[in-house]
Amino acid sequence: MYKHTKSQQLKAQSEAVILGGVNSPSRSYKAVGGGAPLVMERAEGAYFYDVDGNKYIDYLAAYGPIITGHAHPRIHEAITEQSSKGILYGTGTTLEIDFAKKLKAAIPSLDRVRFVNSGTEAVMTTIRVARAYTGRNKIIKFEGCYHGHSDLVLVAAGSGPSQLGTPDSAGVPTGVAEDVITVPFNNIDDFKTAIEHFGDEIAGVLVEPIVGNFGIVEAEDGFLQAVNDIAHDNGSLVIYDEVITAFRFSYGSATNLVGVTPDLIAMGKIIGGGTPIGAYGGRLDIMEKVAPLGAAYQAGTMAGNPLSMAAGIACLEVLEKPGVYEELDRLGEKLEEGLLHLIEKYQVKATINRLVGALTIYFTDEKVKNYKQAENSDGEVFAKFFRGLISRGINIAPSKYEAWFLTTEHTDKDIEDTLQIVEEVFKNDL
Ligand SMILES: Cc1ncc(COP(=O)(O)O)c(C=O)c1O
Ligand SMILES: N[C@H](C=O)CCC(=O)O
Repeated sequence: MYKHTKSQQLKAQSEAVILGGVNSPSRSYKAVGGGAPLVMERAEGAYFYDVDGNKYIDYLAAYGPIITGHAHPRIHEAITEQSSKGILYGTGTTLEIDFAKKLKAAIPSLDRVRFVNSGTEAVMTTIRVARAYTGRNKIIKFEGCYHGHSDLVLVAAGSGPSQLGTPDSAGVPTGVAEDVITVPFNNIDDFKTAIEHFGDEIAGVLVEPIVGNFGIVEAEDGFLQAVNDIAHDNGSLVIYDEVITAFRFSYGSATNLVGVTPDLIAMGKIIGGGTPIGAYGGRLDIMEKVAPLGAAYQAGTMAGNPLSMAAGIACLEVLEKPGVYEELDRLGEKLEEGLLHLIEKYQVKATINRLVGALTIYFTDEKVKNYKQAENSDGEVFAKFFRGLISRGINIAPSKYEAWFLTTEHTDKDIEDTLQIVEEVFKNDL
């Protein structure tokens, strides 16, 4: 069993200078019984190495961005080459034009795009743009979906906030919270009722087209089309939050899989190849509301920074190679099947949701299609499972609401080693 002596020693040092010892609450181990979060020293390919010298197979993938594995040579080369030419210009670059063209080629509905620095910024701006376009104030979001940490979307947010038992953040003014209507995912009747009730107050509907923040949850057949149709009949815009989904399940947008096109798309994570990034875009007549063409203001000293542009282009160059997503799917299926076999063998009350190279294991016997079902899964068993894994060399997110993410660097051997460790955990720890 792994020893985490140095990580434990570093906890106090970290807490003495960094609030809570973490720079994002999702990284704390509060939801899995506390203790010292692992401190990593190095990451390469599918592996992490912590300060105690332990090696882990990594499925955290930095909460999604690292789809090509850690320290991918192509991305490393792009960043180092760019840094020798200057890190930040505060001017236009050919890189940002090239990257925007590459995104547009992959996601044709992006008539125009803007680069920002995080998923939070991207989503926050799409809401502002939807409000500017419609002249309305309210938005509808789905329960348990996380859209970053701007005020408006911290109502009934899943992921990190749920993990800490604070799906509604303190510090969000009541006036702001009144502009958010939350309905359950995969429940078209409740959505219809909300639209009927609030009618021409609704500027936009914010959707994770494939949920990634109460685990991986797909929309049921017809749900997303109905959301689009009902929203548009009401004069409201549909915004897809693709911060997790863009380039995660196929080359481009989740619209490739769900077959429904929204008005605006917000992106982040993967498109930066591991560097800080966000982007949003969509229909020209809507995007024209943004400054300098329109009156909706959005800006950023770091927006479109050359390092992120270079890393993003390099990442997409890796992902556009033939067979990448087929291989992620093959390994994902192998992992899912192996886990299901062990669940059956050890009679563990658990179920799995998987799409391509992302999956969530929920400790419940009910198939998870909405937030309440994810919430009802057993957090104590998850905590034991998590601790069993990190004591034996598997790193996943310390939360029952997060996904495991495969990368292009995971191999059959990694999956086999993972299943062997999971078997040990099921046998000895649950
Ligand atoms: C769907 C979704 N939207 C928005 C965000 C916010 O992105 P960021 O953490 O880059 O601000 C995240 C994750 O953090 C996310 O998963
Ligand atoms: N689930 C979150 C985003 O996807 C986790 C990232 C974070 O907030 O640290």
